[in-house]
Amino acid sequence: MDALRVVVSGASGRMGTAACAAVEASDDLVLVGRLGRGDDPSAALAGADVLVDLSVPASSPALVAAAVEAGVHAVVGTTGWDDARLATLREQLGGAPSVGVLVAPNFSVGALLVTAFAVRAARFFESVEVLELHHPDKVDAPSGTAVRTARLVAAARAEAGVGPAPDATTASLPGSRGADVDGVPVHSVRLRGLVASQEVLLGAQGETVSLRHDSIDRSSFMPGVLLAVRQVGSHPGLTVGLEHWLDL
Ligand SMILES: NC(=O)C1=CN([C@@H]2O[C@H](COP(=O)(O)OP(=O)(O)OC[C@H]3O[C@@H](n4cnc5c(N)ncnc54)[C@H](OP(=O)(O)O)[C@@H]3O)[C@@H](O)[C@H]2O)C=CC1
Ligand SMILES: O=C(O)C1=N[C@H](C(=O)O)C[C@H](O)C1
Repeated sequence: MDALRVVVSGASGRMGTAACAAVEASDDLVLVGRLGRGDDPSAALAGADVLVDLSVPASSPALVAAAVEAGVHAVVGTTGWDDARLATLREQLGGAPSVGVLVAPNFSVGALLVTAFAVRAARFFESVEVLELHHPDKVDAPSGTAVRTARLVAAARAEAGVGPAPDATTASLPGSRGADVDGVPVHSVRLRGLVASQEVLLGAQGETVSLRHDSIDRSSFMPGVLLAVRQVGSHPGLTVGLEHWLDL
């Protein structure tokens, strides 16, 4: 089988640098392009099978749209894909039925497992809050992973008929109770020295559970990136979340 030809956008960034190295170290993949800010993606996409987008929320939708237009599959790690952006992409993919796009807020198997554990636990606890902790160069808050975790947990609670979490707060400083994501408070910490961490706190009468994951190095994301690159062509349409392709 021919090697899959891969273009990376955000190639000089923290994740992009690691992804380019991971692709170059793989015998079945070949890196055919590195895109950065201001680059026209069309020439690179013309010779590619898969785009790996690890850029910034502002540029990601246009890059992915260009890939779909060119018939190139896309693996999107860039965060900030809200429902409106996903709906536009889904509509575009309707006109490109053979193209696959994965939007994956997190490529680390450990992070995906913590989200899955939290969803499983959600219905048993009256309280739940999400804490995400990242390096201070991150531009978006809350993290894409925390938003997705909170949404999935909220959906599991709703399905099980769990009501709103108890909270007697009537006086507070703005932001002190975190961002409200579908009723789940999400708190963001930005601290030099960190890479990416998430903790889901669940509470019921007389007990609490803390589910925590720490990425201490960006190598934690690379097996997921490579798996996604190899599989995305077999999954036409839009997939949100790498967990769908793992037997978690
Ligand atoms: N899914 C996952 O598992 C993970 C996702 N992420 C996400 O990946 C993204 C990148 O993170 P990170 O590497 O830390 O960020 P960086 O800021 O290190 O890298 C972003 C890169 O994107 C480049 N860029 C900006 N605009 C464009 C454009 N129009 N076309 C192509 N490249 C562009 C930047 O260039 P310049 O330097 O010139 O501005 C920079 O090199 C974020 O959204 C982050 O949340 C991060 C880790 C894991
Ligand atoms: O910017 C980061 O670093 C990360 N971004 C992703 C997110 O927003 O969830 C994934 C991971 O948390 C690292």
